[in-house]
Amino acid sequence: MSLAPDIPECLARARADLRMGVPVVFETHGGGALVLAAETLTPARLSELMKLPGRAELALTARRAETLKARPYDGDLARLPLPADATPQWVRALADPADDLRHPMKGPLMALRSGDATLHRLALKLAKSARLLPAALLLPLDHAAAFAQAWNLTLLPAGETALHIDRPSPMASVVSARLPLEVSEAGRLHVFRPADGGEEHYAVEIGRPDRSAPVLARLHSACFTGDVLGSLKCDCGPQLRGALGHMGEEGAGVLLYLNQEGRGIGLANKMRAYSLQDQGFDTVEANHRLGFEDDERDFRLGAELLQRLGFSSVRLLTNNPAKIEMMRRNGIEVVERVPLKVGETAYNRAYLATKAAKSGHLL
Ligand SMILES: Nc1nc2c(ncn2[C@@H]2O[C@H](COP(=O)(O)OP(=O)(O)OP(=O)(O)O)[C@@H](O)[C@H]2O)c(=O)[nH]1
Ligand SMILES: [Zn+2]
Repeated sequence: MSLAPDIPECLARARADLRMGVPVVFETHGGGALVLAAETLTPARLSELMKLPGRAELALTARRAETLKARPYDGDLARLPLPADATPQWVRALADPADDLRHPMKGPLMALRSGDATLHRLALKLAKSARLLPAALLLPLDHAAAFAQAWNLTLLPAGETALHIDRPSPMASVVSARLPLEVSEAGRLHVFRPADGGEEHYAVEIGRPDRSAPVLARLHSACFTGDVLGSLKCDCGPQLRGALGHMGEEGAGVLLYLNQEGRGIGLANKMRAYSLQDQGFDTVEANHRLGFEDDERDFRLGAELLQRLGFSSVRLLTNNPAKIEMMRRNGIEVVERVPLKVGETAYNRAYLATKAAKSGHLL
């Protein structure tokens, strides 16, 4: 076994690098590209980039491009040539919709038609998985490995990276301990840690559920604002407590607390979405303006954790049909959907209505 990091470990490094503003390098057979996240671009690094030979391109998702009226010729993304006089503010304004309404015209933006978008696609996935705005600068490189070595940058072989980036990392069960709760003294918390250094996820077990029968289960996605602060903008806090309360009453259940804040876009991006909602956009439109899909979560993770805990069949507490579908597709039988309608407020009424209208939530 080698002491060197494998691909998922290099990916974890690359995410950390991009979050700090450090570039990373993709290597292909014929060359590669230097990659910088738009969100963390500094004036110093942009000016270094512009001294290098070649023309950098800004990759944006088709969602973001649509708002900016740039043509996404590559289908799911658009590539914009970096102007010779580009500033960090120019890059930032294209990546971040915060000022779209105040400064609406950024164009006309001429997207590139010819050329290959494979590395751009990979860079956008990487930025998303680093919980950054999905926008990245790429500069083609002829000798990627030598360039990475000269600048001490993380080098990712593009082909293998593409195979790994969509795969959930294997989870290790780290620890499990008794945790008496208000809803039940027979509580237990299990902590799971992904091999790639990503977010840990938790399972709260109530009582001693029978592994051979369907278990009352909830897949809860982290919501710092709702779960911890009691935000009125969503129904997460009441749903969390309602689900645990239900399990306490039945004396058995399992709640997975998945650290997929903001439907998988991270807290900073969720707060950007909230800001856009204050400008009049709904929860789905706000995600799109930021360049994300409606929901960026990966529920395969929930199925895996249930299996790891020994469960194969659930009575699922949810209003979201996508969760049921995902469970079924990943080997967990859903014998019943148990509705979880709690916590409607004057503030979240429109949010819940949008989820029903646009995301297929059951009322
Ligand atoms: N991006 C974004 N995320 C939000 C917003 N409001 C709440 N969230 C997040 O949405 C997720 C809600 O997750 P869940 O409780 O699993 O809700 P759900 O998918 O609606 O499904 P059920 O509650 O099971 O019906 C949490 O991660 C919240 O942080 C929002 O306006 N924008
Ligand atoms: Zn919430």
